[in-house]
Amino acid sequence: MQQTAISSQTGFAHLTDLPCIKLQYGTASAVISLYGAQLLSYQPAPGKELLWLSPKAQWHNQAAIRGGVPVCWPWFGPAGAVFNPTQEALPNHGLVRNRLWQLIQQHTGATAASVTLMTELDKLPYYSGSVKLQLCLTLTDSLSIALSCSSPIPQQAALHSYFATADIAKVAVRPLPHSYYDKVSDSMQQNSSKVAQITSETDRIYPDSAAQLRVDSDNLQLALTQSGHDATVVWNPWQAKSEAIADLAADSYRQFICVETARLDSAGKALALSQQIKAL
Ligand SMILES: O=P(O)(O)OC[C@H]1O[C@@H](O)[C@H](O)[C@@H](O)[C@@H]1O
Repeated sequence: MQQTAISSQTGFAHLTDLPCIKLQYGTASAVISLYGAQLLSYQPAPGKELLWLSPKAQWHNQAAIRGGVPVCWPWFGPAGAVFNPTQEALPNHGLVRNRLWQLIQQHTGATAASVTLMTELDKLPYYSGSVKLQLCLTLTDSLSIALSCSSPIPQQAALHSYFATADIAKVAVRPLPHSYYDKVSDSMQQNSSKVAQITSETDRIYPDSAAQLRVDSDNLQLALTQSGHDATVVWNPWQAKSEAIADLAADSYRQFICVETARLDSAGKALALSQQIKAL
């Protein structure tokens, strides 16, 4: 039987004053910020950090925290026409990365520690009713993040995980579909291999991706299990974009790979999206 615990924590890394919750299960730990319901750390063993957090990440002035597992909702990327009928200036990746979520449930048992965070939006730019979004984090011998919304409204979502790597050149994500939409060239592309390796700016949407993926590099062997998704996004900004993005350092691109579990179909239906991360 493992010891489990849940405690409040103020601040994480250089993000002073940030309200956070720490979960422990035996020697494994996870830290989630109430700001954005953003997982910031997952250590399956002490000192073995699987997630990357930018040394230049900020959370003041409405900034979205760069790193960990941002929650993108109710749209992914720039707001499409269905989400933005009046063509306002709307933020990338939706509306919940810079909101304070509420802790509504916590549980420690012999087999897991879990917390549920909730945020309620009174209206959306395309919907006038109120909508509740929940994120449940469960730490056991793996970590699961489950995002749900029972309102059958148009909604996209992504769990935008930044995984830490010692060397981006050694990262491999597999198995991925042969066909993908390449956002860099704005075109569909075919890869003869089912493995994605990162040698330049990479921004790819793989529709109909598998439930089970592996992410490997020299310091990282992960099994990802996804559900409720219709795509997996693989993103690395490479050098020029790393230099151009204010909360990345010039060499940050060498240190992370984003593998994102996404639901991009915006049809009006409830949402249940999850990503489980297990160190191998
Ligand atoms: O800077 P943001 O809003 O966190 O987005 C980062 C990246 O997120 C990825 O999911 C997108 O595919 C990229 O196009 C985007 O640049």
